[in-house]
Amino acid sequence: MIVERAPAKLNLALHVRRRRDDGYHDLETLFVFARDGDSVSVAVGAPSLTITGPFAAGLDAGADNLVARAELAFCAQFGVTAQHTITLDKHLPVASGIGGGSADAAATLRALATLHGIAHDDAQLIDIAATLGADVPACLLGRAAFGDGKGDALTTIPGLGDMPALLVNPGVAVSTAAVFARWDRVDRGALREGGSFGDDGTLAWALAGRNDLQPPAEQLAPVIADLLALLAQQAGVRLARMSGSGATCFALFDDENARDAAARAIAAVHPAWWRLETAIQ
Ligand SMILES: C[C@](O)(CO)[C@H](O)COP(=O)(O)OP(=O)(O)OC[C@H]1O[C@@H](n2ccc(N)nc2=O)[C@H](O)[C@@H]1O
Ligand SMILES: Nc1ncnc2c1ncn2[C@@H]1O[C@H](COP(=O)(O)OP(=O)(O)OP(=O)(O)O)[C@@H](O)[C@H]1O
Repeated sequence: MIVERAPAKLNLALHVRRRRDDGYHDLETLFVFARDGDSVSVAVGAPSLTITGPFAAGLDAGADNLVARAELAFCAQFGVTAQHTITLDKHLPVASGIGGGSADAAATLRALATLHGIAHDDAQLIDIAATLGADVPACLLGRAAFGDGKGDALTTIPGLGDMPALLVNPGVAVSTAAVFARWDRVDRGALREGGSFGDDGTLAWALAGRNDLQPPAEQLAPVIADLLALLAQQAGVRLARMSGSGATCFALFDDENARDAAARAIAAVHPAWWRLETAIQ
């Protein structure tokens, strides 16, 4: 059995530049990955998809699940006739801007590639990833990257070196398509400008950027603005921002004690909000 981690994805910054004729948007983003997330186990055997973990309820294990779609696409592409017994251990909230589904699809592709002797950087594997979702190639790569185009043209960048981070979701699911549809179509400028690949460059680059999906997401879920205000006022925060299309927001800290104190303070006011105390690689 092969076990692959499916870490949470964060967009440290996300600039939406234009709406394309195919309905997608050209964007520029800084992808980074947390230490924690879901995990996917795959073995050759009777075909099944079992979902366990705190967010298993409410997630369908049928053919629409991104894990099932990844398996189907992999077998078709590589002519694999074997069947697979798969378990998804779901720890990330669904439809929350941290790419849980995309991470699961990517982890499934990596596990199947290992099982069937295919390299993780095989060009066909990357092509399959792109057909499954704009975030899936970044999740397949699994390391800090600058993304442009639909978010699937990737250039690796230095990561944050296990920077302490707190992720908080206020319990509202927002649809990525609905958030993009509310974007005001104002191009507020490139993420490339001012970008630097030097020491501390990725964080400085992120600090100079924005998440253009934050205003439309806040229109759909006003609680996001409250969450961001709360995160930003915590001691020791270097950057507080929404990830992806929301509603999960993150705060980055220089030390774990400040992160843990912030987590306790937020839990005291909003015990029902989902929190993840983690580190960003
Ligand atoms: C918001 C981000 O998470 C940032 O990393 C991604 O751009 C979204 O990635 P994803 O969830 O893998 O997105 P997909 O499943 O490919 O697309 C979901 C929907 O989001 C919108 N979408 C997504 C990516 C993109 N560059 N432009 C878009 O307009 C489209 O309406 C699309 O139908
Ligand atoms: N394995 C899966 N995990 C989570 N969602 C899945 C999965 N398979 C299919 N989905 C569907 O995909 C949709 C997006 O889920 P996901 O958790 O990837 O969103 P997200 O975190 O907002 O992603 P992104 O940051 O890429 O926009 C959900 O509406 C969900 O029903």
